[in-house]
Amino acid sequence: MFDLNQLNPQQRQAVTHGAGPLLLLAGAGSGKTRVITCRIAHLVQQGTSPEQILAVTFTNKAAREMRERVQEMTGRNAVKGMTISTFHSLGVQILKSHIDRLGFKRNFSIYATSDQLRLVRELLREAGADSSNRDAEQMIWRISAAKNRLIDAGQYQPTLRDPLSHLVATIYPRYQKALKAYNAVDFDDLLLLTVRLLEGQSELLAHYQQRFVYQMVDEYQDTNPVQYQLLKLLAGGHKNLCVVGDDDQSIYAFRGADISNILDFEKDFPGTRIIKLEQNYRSSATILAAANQLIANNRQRRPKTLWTSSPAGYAIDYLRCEDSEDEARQVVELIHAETFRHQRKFSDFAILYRTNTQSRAFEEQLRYDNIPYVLIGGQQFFDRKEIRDLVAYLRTILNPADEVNLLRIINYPKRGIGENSIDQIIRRSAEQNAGIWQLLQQPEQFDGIGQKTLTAIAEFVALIKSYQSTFKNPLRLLDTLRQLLNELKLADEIYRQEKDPQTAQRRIENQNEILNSLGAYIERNERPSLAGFVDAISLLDADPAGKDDKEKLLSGNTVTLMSLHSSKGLEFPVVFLAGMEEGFLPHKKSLDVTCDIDEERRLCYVGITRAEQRLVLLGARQRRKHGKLELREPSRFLAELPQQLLATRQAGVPADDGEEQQEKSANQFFQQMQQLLG
Ligand SMILES: Nc1ncnc2c1ncn2[C@@H]1O[C@H](COP(=O)(O)OP(=O)(O)OP(=O)(O)O)[C@@H](O)[C@H]1O
Ligand SMILES: [Mg+2]
Repeated sequence: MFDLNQLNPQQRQAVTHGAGPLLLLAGAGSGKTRVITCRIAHLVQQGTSPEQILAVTFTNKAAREMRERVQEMTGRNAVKGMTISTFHSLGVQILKSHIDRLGFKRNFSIYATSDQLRLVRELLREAGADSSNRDAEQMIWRISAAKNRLIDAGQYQPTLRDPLSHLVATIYPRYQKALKAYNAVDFDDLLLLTVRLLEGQSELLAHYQQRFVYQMVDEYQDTNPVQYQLLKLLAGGHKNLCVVGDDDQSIYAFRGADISNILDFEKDFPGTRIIKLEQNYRSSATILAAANQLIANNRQRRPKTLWTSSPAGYAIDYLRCEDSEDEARQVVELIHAETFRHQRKFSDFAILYRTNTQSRAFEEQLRYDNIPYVLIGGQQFFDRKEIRDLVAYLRTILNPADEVNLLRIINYPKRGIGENSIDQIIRRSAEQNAGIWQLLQQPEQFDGIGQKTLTAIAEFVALIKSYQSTFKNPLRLLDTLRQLLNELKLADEIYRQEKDPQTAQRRIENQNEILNSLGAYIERNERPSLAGFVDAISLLDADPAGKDDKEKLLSGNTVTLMSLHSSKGLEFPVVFLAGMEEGFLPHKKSLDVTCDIDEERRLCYVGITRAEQRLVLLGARQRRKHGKLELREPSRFLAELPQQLLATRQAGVPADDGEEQQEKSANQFFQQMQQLLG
């Protein structure tokens, strides 16, 4: 049950704020997310119907956690009716019902990065440009940046100063045209098309404005222009929009998020009520003091100081390690010591780093020591080739106009449709301006394709069609997928291609794992469908914290490894912040531009403020790069922390004095506790 007395006076004001725009600006750990969940519970308690509530969060994981918190207060039935989702899944929800008004079919595919890459490389080739993966990635990045700033293909303007922009101006429209022909959209379209749809259809917009009577947005500082436009549209009528954020934690400028959105809010929503929260409930006084002092070095910020009533707690450790392996060893040793001495669970620990490649040494050491861990981000389950192949089948079954996926599987596993035949079909498709799937229905019209191939094509078409109908039965989704796996005999193909039998075995197990994933999806959803499942998979990709099979793992007792970007909004009793070196944090990309250093500092601030009781900073003296050892400098941010709170030691040197310091802090801690308790 929900009780207003669990909140401090400012939080209570925000929770009970009635109609009209509300901006909650507050530092890390001050209860912003808690205000949102309590506000939802309060609204329901006051009689608001759950269907009228919309809450938008940054990651799937955050959305799931929010749902759980709300459920604890309101019960399961109320939560079911609410829309608590990410921007992207809100986009999917709206587009799934109305995208036909934009000339797409409702069974559209959502393209993940790898699908985009295939398509853009093809377009670059056609345009006679370089079509390496790197060039294609750059192109995708530029198109994405344009979409995040609400620039459609037709509006894109190349500039003289920017040579690449001319190629973007050529490729972007062709890319959109191809997507439309394939009845596919990319992640950014999920937002941009939703905005265009609502802008163009006033009665539809009115419908959503009236439906979502109360709207809430977490991590508001990281919304980019297209997301902001969506918010402005949805809240346009009643303006019951409550956004919460922290300018000190804005870490997505590189994706077009801009702190000015905080200033714009007051302009776009006149009469906004602003509430500040200043008490931090998450971290020890020591950790909070370090965070405050660090972030004070940023020039452009709204000045604020967080305070806490928590005791000082432990000193912050800074371990100067020898190299990556040593750094990983130190972390694992400390995990052992902490679990032993303080009865901590593995899930109390998080290892944070700036770049995903830093995870390797930690993974190896954790595996070596048999410590269960979960890696968030990086190459994950649904990124693996064998999974992508299988998902390509599901996508083709749902939407055979999706030629990127159709071509991926037309001869996988090998069924005798050779490259020459495929080339001919593609050529014909361009000449006749007809879709490939359409042409495949009458393969006789191709001259020069042998009888055997024609039979293979006919069989392929029949296979897809038969699963199109069997997958329609929602009660037999699992059976149908199992049958598809058996019929395709992908295992045989993997054994043929993969020399190492162990790797082959693992890849086959991965494919079978997708059955479990479908099973879990069916359990979670009231009206499961193949399309819903494939959309859910696709959305994991759009998620900075989410490309993975971690969902079920996260609830277990495992150490969490993740990038600083993914750690937003989370909290852990013990945090290891690795790679406190120039080049990592601040990242080398930011070293020439001063304004980017501020963003790196905000990242560091995000990392520090994840810690509740104990923070351990680590850095290496040297690291291997392309096989050569490189000397490393400690991060400048270390010097910006209050030195009296830092317990520095060289790793490899016995940990005695460090331990002593900790004990001393611990003693202080208890003394203060006793004082507090009178
Ligand atoms: N009034 C309160 N009394 C006790 N605990 C609180 C109170 N408000 C928040 N907390 C606790 O403080 C912690 C941080 O809260 P929350 O995650 O909502 O902060 P936040 O402002 O969203 O942080 P971040 O900026 O990192 O997202 C949580 O564990 C939360 O339960
Ligand atoms: Mg939060």
